[in-house]
Amino acid sequence: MSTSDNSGLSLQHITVRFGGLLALDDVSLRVSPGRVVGVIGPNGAGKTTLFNVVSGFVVPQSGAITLDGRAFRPRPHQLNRNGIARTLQGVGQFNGMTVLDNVLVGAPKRTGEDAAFEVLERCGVAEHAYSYPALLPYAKRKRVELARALVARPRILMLDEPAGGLDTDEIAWLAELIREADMTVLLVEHHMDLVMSVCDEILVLDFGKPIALGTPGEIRNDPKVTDAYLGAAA
Ligand SMILES: Nc1ncnc2c1ncn2[C@@H]1O[C@H](COP(=O)(O)OP(=O)(O)OP(=O)(O)O)[C@@H](O)[C@H]1O
Repeated sequence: MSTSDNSGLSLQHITVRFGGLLALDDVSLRVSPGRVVGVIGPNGAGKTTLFNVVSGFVVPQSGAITLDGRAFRPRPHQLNRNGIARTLQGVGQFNGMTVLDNVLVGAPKRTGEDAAFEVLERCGVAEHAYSYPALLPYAKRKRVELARALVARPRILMLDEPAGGLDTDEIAWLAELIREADMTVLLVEHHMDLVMSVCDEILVLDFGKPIALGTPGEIRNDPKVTDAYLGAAA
């Protein structure tokens, strides 16, 4: 798809302060349709804050957000309606509900069980549909969390540290899912092999400041990034 138009999500000069702390300092990022965009950086760099801005949990002090060229004021309860779905760090399921019902919670109103099963199947957890999240191993619960986000067929999927706590095989599965999803993805992740293998473009934050934006190859070879982060993470 063309990237010269204004489709997709665009963050322009976003600044967020928590009291005296500058959590995001003039951050701009374009997430064009069909692209997988990663956000990396050391702990406390502002990655989750950036996600919270796009989700409407944090309102920036300055800057603008547009969705398909139109001004966008994110609100958490309207994300689905705007075609955006987000997974949480770790897993955030309702333990009193079955896996199937947990997935249906993330679905638009008229979504039937068939659609929920389809996405559970795709995530390899359909056999657990009538079980409860708390009874499943962590990796399976993370798959349920993904299914819950995917069932809404979002135009933009936001993944917050999806590889956290997963083993190599699970991460390889996740990489395959992201590559094959044919979806716009915004990914916050510390696992560099995953980031480098699935992202088209990567934004690097350090103390809230954007220090680099480029392809995985450009980021890997950027001395600023190595100094701030990759030297320690790789
Ligand atoms: N609600 C808040 N109130 C005050 N400070 C906050 C709040 N949320 C985040 N911060 C601070 O803002 C900075 C950025 O935090 P953020 O969680 O966005 O970083 P991060 O890059 O996601 O870190 P991590 O990799 O550890 O998840 C940190 O210094 C953090 O302590």
